[in-house]
This record gives sequence, C-alpha cells and structure tokens, in this order.
Amino acid sequence: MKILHISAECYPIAKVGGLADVVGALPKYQNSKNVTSQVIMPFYNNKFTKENKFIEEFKSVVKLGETAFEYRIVSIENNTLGYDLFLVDIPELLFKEYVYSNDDTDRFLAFQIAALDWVLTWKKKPTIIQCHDHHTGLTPFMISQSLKYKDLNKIPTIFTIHNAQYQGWFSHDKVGLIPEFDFSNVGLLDWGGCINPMAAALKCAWRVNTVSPSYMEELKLSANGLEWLLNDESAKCVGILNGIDTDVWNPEKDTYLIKNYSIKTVQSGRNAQKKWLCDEFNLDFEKPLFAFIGRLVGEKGSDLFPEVFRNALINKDISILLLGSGNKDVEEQLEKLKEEHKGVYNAYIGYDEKLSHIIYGGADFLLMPSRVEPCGLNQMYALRYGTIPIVRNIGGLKDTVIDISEENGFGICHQNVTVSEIVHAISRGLDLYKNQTKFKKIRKQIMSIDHSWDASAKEYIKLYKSLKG
Ligand SMILES: Nc1ncnc2c1ncn2[C@@H]1O[C@H](COP(=O)(O)OP(=O)(O)O[C@H]2O[C@H](CO)[C@@H](O)[C@H](O)[C@H]2O)[C@@H](O)[C@H]1O
Repeated sequence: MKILHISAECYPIAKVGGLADVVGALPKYQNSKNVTSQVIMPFYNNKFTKENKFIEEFKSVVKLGETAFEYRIVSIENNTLGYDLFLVDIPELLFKEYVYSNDDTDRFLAFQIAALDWVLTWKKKPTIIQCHDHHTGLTPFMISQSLKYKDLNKIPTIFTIHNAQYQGWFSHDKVGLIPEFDFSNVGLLDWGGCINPMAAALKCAWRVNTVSPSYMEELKLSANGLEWLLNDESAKCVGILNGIDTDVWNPEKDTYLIKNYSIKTVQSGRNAQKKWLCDEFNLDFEKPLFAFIGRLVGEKGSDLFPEVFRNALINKDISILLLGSGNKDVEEQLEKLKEEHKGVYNAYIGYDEKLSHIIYGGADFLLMPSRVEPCGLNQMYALRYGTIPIVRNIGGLKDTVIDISEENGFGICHQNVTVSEIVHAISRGLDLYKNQTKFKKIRKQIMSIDHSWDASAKEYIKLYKSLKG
C-alpha cells in the first residue's frame, strides 16, 4: 500500500503549527507498519532548503489558467526523515520565506496541480492520496472532476481536517485556474456563494477525518459554516486522535534541552530547565511557573490573556511565561504587561522551537484555554515532559486530559473560556503545587502516558484498508 500525503507544512522542513508536526511524524510511523508513506509539499525559501542538497526528480511546466510556470520536483540528497519527501519547486510562486500569505489561492492551487501532473506520470500510482487541510482541499475535486486527471480518478482520497476555521475561500472569478472539468459540477466547489476548498474536499474526498473524535462531533454543531455539510457527509467521517513523535519529543534525548532527563531524574532535569528559564526571563525559581506556547489567535483564547494574567498575578505567588505570536493587538498588550509585572511575568513574542522545548521541560503548568482545539499537541508534549496541563474541556483536550478531581486524573480542566474560569483553574494549579507530594506523583504519572503515533497510525491503516475494499 502506497500513501501519498500532500501538505503545505511538514516538520522539520517548514512549520507554522501542529499540521507540520503531524505530517512530519505520521508517515514515519506508517512506514514502520508495512505501509509505504510519502510526503509531497512546496519548496520554500527557508533554513531547511538552504541547508540541504536536493536531487531533481522531474521537470515540467505547470499551467495556472493561462499562465505557465516552470517547475521541478526535488527530493533530499541524504534523507534521514524516515519517509520519502518530494518538494514542488515553483520558483515564482512557492520559493518564499513564508509559508502563508495573501496570495495563497494561486500558490497552493499551482502546488496541487504541479503535484498531480507529476503523479500522472508515475508508473505505479499511489494507492491513496491523503490531503491535509484546505491548502490541499481542491485535490479530491480535481482528481475526481478534472478531465486531465481521468487516469487518477480511481485513487481514493482522504481529507484530514486539522482546523476547520480556515477554509481557503476564494471568488468564482478564479474558477478558470482549476483544470477543465464538466462545468455542470461546479456546485461541488461552492459553499455560500464562493469557492470553498474545504467544502469541496468534504464533498469529493472518499473519506474525511478530524484529528480527534470529539472535534468531529463538535464540528457537526459548529464548523464555521460547514455544520450542515458535515452532518450530511457524516457516513464517511471519522475522528482519529493525533499522536506525538516520541523520537523528537523525548526528554531523555531532546537536544534542545538544557539537561536531559527521564522519569527517574525528573526533579533535577526539570529544575535545570526551570532555572534556565527563570534566569533568562527574570522570574522567581521558587514560584510555580505557568506557561503558554502557541499562536495568539481567538481559537486559543489568547485575547483574554492580558486580563487573565493581570488577575492571576494579583497576589504575585505564581510566575507566568508566554511564547507566541499572532494577533498584533494582543501581542502589544502582552508586551506592555511586562512593565507592570516585572519579575513575575514575561513573554517572548515570536516563534522559537528551542525555547518551546525548554518550556515544556521546565514550566510547572501549561495553559491551553482554547475555544476550539481540533486535537492539540502541546498538552501531549507537556505530559511527556512532566508539565501538568490546564485545559479547557474541548476537542482533543477533552480526549486526552482527565481532571485531578476524577479517578487517576492528572490535569486541570475548565468548561468555559472566561477570565474567571481560567483564573480559577490557575488557582487550582497553585493549590496542587503547594501539595508537593501529590504534584510530584502526578508529574511521574503523566510522563508515562503513551501518546506515541503507534495506536493512531494503526487507526489510519484501518481507514486505508476500508477504502481498498
Ligand atoms: N511561538 C511558538 N514557538 C515555538 N513553537 C510554537 C509556537 N507556537 C506554536 N508552536 C508549536 O506549534 C505546535 C502547535 O501545535 P497545536 O496542535 O497545539 O496547534 P495548531 O493550532 O497549530 O494546530 C492545528 O493542527 C494540529 C495538528 O493536527 C492540531 O493538534 C491542533 O488542534 C490544530 O489547531 C506545537 O508543536 C507548538 O510547540
């Protein structure tokens, strides 16, 4: 069985968020289970492409409407990723320092067409094509509808929803960019009067999955306009919980950490990261450290952070550290807060992979008050590193964190995304921290929870087999 994953992100080549982590790990685990799994993604102008050498696999011209662009497909010269990786190099459109921008419609459409044009030339075609999020959402439509991909239309497609908030909408004026199809089927592209790649994928893919079971159920009630469609297509929909790459996220081997540690050496190991964080960010080592890592967007509840932090810091018996970027207004407010709360609060506004690993290894608690959380990887990284998650009871967070008030509970959960509930959850964390015997016991308990990809990779294989008949 040969699976081709098509995606805009893949760690470590290009990462904006959790999508990259999943596409960078799942194929590796699938390859260890008798499935040949490959990834195709754009060739960006970034650190990875600068530091690696590539081999040309294919060269041609891709047509986007009336415009033709030269392109190549390349692979990595010394590939140690654990799966074949192919990159679509369209210098004029994709070779940028960013992954996403405001010209994404043309860029990702050209990417998908170039990828499919190449697949058309393969002698042994993929058994299944798995598309990740709206950037690759037109692939199931093109495979099933575009005349030039007639030879691919028996290949089953899976569409994986990592985040249904973003759907890739664009105007029907651009329909001419999509390779010719029977125009009486144009309705397959439409949702609410515009072309909606995510909706088109829900209609045209053979199967659809979300990255946690709870998120699938929640989407049927609230999916940024796609609820009805998801209900209608529910027979082909399933939720499969993400896993984490335990080769990358392993405190015993993680090269980003100040000091490696295991369950046995958790105390000294975590103290080393916490001390480094407190020195670097001028925080008090003795106080429990609450952290947030992520995109500063409404889905993550980040607009409430300034008020939450102000309230939670009133008695100054905790410290807060934030790593993230996103909404400019929130960024500004979080920067300003530094002046008001010197010594107990700090923030790094930006993206820093190394710092994120040290925070997972050194913070006592990780905050995730998400309004929407399709799966969430941060809580699983936190568990593996011994950081207690404080989460809103939703989506994948609901599927992976049990409140300490329940039997075998190990996290702190709250129901709503309000300032008072988040502040209350933080104060429950502080109480737990004061009970050091219980705190340390839970820390060891969470480090041994297995969220590796093994179980989820098997679920995907089951899904693939159901398509092969
Ligand atoms: N400023 C920063 N510096 C360093 N690292 C940073 C960072 N901001 C974020 N990260 C990292 O990016 C990843 C974020 O992953 P998530 O799954 O939590 O969120 P995201 O919303 O991007 O993903 C979407 O897709 C994934 C994958 O399916 C789902 O789990 C999730 O719910 C869904 O919203 C983690 O590896 C985190 O450490």
